[in-house]
Amino acid sequence: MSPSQILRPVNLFKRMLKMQSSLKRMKDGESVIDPTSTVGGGVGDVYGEDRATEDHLVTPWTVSVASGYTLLRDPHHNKGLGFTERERDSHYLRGLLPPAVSTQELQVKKLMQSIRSYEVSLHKYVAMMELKERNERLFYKLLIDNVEELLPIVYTPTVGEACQKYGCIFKRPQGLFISLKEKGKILEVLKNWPERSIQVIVVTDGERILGLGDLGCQGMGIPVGKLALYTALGGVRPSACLPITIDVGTNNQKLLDDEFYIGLRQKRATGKEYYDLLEEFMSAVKQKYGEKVLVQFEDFANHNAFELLAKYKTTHLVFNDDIQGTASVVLAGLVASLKLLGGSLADHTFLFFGAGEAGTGIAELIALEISTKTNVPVEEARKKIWLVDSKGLIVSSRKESLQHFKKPWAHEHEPLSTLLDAVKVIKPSVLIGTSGVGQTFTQDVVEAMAAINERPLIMALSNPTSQAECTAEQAYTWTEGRAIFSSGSPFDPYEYNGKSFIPGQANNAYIFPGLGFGLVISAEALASQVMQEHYDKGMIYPPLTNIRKISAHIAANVAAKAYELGLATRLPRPADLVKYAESCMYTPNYRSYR
Ligand SMILES: O=C([O-])CC(=O)C(=O)O
Ligand SMILES: [Mg+2]
Repeated sequence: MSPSQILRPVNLFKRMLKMQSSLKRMKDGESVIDPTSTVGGGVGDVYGEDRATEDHLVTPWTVSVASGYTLLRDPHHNKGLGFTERERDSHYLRGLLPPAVSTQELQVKKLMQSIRSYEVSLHKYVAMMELKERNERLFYKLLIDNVEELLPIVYTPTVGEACQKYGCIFKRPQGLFISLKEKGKILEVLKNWPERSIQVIVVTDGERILGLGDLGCQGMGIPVGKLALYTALGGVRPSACLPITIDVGTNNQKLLDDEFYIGLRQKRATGKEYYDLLEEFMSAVKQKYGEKVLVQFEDFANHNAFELLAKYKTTHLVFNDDIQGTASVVLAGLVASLKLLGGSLADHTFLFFGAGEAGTGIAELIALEISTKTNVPVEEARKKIWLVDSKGLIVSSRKESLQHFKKPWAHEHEPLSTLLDAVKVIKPSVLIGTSGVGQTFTQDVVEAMAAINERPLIMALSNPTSQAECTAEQAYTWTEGRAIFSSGSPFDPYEYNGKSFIPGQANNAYIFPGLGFGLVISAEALASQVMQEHYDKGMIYPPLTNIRKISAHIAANVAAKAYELGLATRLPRPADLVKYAESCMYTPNYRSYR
């Protein structure tokens, strides 16, 4: 390559100015030929891309004010046929679009028709992601207006399948990939992201994606999906959201052997190497975005999740969705279900199948709530809560060999090796599945719950649907319609003996979009949104159709607590926090361009 073909920064800048003025002149109808060009390109090839051979460097120019073709290709601003006649004139769009002008509502109608025509959920997912990359506001409008129908597509269960096949469906990066290759350069990598004012980061290392296990770098679907809900359900601006996947390798041999795998082809780094990379990441994030940026940890494996939360909770604004968000949504469901069951939380006995992040997180929050409400020490409150893991009931004789987060649940009891035995002996009124293993609430187990309780409360929380501990149909039929059932992933309403039951979706999506901090407070806010008409259908969660209102309420409750504690920085305090929260929410309606 000749020296003249290497562009230095100063030359780059001069060329950029020249290009901008050329483009302006082109738009004004002049032909532009640049005789001093070093990489070639004339009227038809301004950037020299056509004339450059493959080993030439080309500069991917863009102009600062998007118009014309560039505007149509910019998902933040593109409106497709929604551009008005006036906008088409003033933004050089004439001829680039067919003559029809559509309202956003008509575009929504057309796209919903097209999405409904796909029979395979993954095809709907791909269509939704393509829309997100083509016309962001239309994507969010579709999602907000059709939340019950589209949540199972952009979120659980379909997002799980999308992660499993991410290598094949991956087209454009939708978030930042930070791998061991970027060690020592993470701050620079953050600078590559086009947006500057980031408010929320959702980060995974892909080791425990839903109940599907280690999906390595392909876990990226999860931060992307979660942040889409931050915007659609919580009203956070899309440009303030940053999905990140940290790639330290994978122990999933199938992926390592897959020629299309998109991540690092090595076993997972652990110990110091892992924690050093995470430390560099956490420091870089704070340095780049300030201390108010919220970092949501998502789908880390148990052995790292608890440690990362404990390590960073004093230095960063961090939240672990699987420990804290899930705990909050389940506590909300339990508080709401007391209306159907009677009594208080302290009157119930809880049995968990699965003692990881979700199981121990929920258990601890229930114990805290009982302790707060009844003034008993939390150690005492824990005694009403029992956990079963893969080795059986967690009891004191196993204490030495237990991971630290399980130890508080090792009560005095004889060992029991199966869930069925535990149900029969402990006689719980509430059975909660957080095992990540599908079909583990067998007919025996559910029937045993129905034999002990008039209205057994059964929560099959593992995601996606394939990993649910039992289905809605099984829960209702095996208990002769007496179960109060909810699940992490959605199930359709089920009709039993002429009565229609609507399973609640006990998913942290109710919590994290509206959250700042303060789990107990947000849980109470959610339970208070369940109305009599919902209870009549066996629901212990409000319908998702109201989710933006719910998020505003949760945000307002959490903000109220922040003001009470003197932690809020936006002063003076708005008089009506719910109204204020609603006024801050992103709405996807088109804006008019001058
Ligand atoms: O993503 C979801 O649906 C809920 C969740 O956090 C998990 O299962 O890890
Ligand atoms: Mg999760």
